[in-house]
Amino acid sequence: MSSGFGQLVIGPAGSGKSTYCYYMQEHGGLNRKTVKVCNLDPAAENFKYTCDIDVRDLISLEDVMEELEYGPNGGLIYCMEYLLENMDWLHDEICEFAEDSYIIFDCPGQIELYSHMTIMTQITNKIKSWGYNLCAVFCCDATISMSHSNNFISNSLVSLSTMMQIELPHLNVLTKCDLIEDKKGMERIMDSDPTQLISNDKEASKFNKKYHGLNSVIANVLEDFSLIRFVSLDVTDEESIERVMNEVDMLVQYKDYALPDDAAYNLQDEEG
Ligand SMILES: Nc1nc2c(ncn2[C@@H]2O[C@H](COP(=O)(O)OP(=O)(O)OP(=O)(O)O)[C@@H](O)[C@H]2O)c(=O)[nH]1
Ligand SMILES: [Mg+2]
Repeated sequence: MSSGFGQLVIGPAGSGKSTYCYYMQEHGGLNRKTVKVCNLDPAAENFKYTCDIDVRDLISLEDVMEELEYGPNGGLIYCMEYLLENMDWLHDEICEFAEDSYIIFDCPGQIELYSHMTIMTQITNKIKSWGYNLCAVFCCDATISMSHSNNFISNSLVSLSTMMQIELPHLNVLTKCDLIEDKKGMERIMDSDPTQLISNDKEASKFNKKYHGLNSVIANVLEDFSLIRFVSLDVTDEESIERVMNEVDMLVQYKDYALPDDAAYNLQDEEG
């Protein structure tokens, strides 16, 4: 039996999940932290990171589509259900790692897996039961999210439904920030509250009164409950990668961030 820490990297198709895993693995290596990466995407074709566990060794989308004549989306659901039924395979693979290992799980981009289906929740619950402190890292493409306030709100909603479905400590990461030219503008959007964002967006208010009103009400809900926060990631900036890694480490209580355990508190109490 092994135990440790893990990030579940999720988000819409093409949002930069696999690229994120590569930079996190590389950055961990620079800090002498061994970061293992587990590919959980049965449809993956190629990635830059060193893949320590690959779900395609268990089942691949290509085989399912060929042998069972499924389409790409139904095939993916079949693969994830198959993984869920064969979690012993994943457990055996993970048990090869040392105690306290740090694993990043690169997940598929089909958003329905997180927003309303329970397969991923069941998979993560199983991994947690093996003694892994997990968190979810939700990747949002900054070039899309930051292009329009409506996109920002809709990404926030997808992230929120994922957060409620997956039931893990959650971090929203704005990926591809190296492609954003107006960094100040981006920070302004990130710092504004959602209601302000919508009411300041002249384009959005011109768009359609009814939908603008709906967006404003949704923005109010997001704001009232302080539900959503984004952290930017620019992979060309080592400090930016470090910041994201630190945020995640805090969420999973990675060694340096671990809270003193109850025993230590009790001892303190006894000593007065
Ligand atoms: N400039 C830049 N490009 C990026 C970054 N992250 C991802 N990309 C590009 O965006 C595309 C998609 O990136 P991936 O990392 O494959 O995205 P993904 O979320 O894993 O995609 P799926 O697994 O297909 O859902 C690729 O062409 C990447 O090179 C980034 O931080 N900066
Ligand atoms: Mg990928």
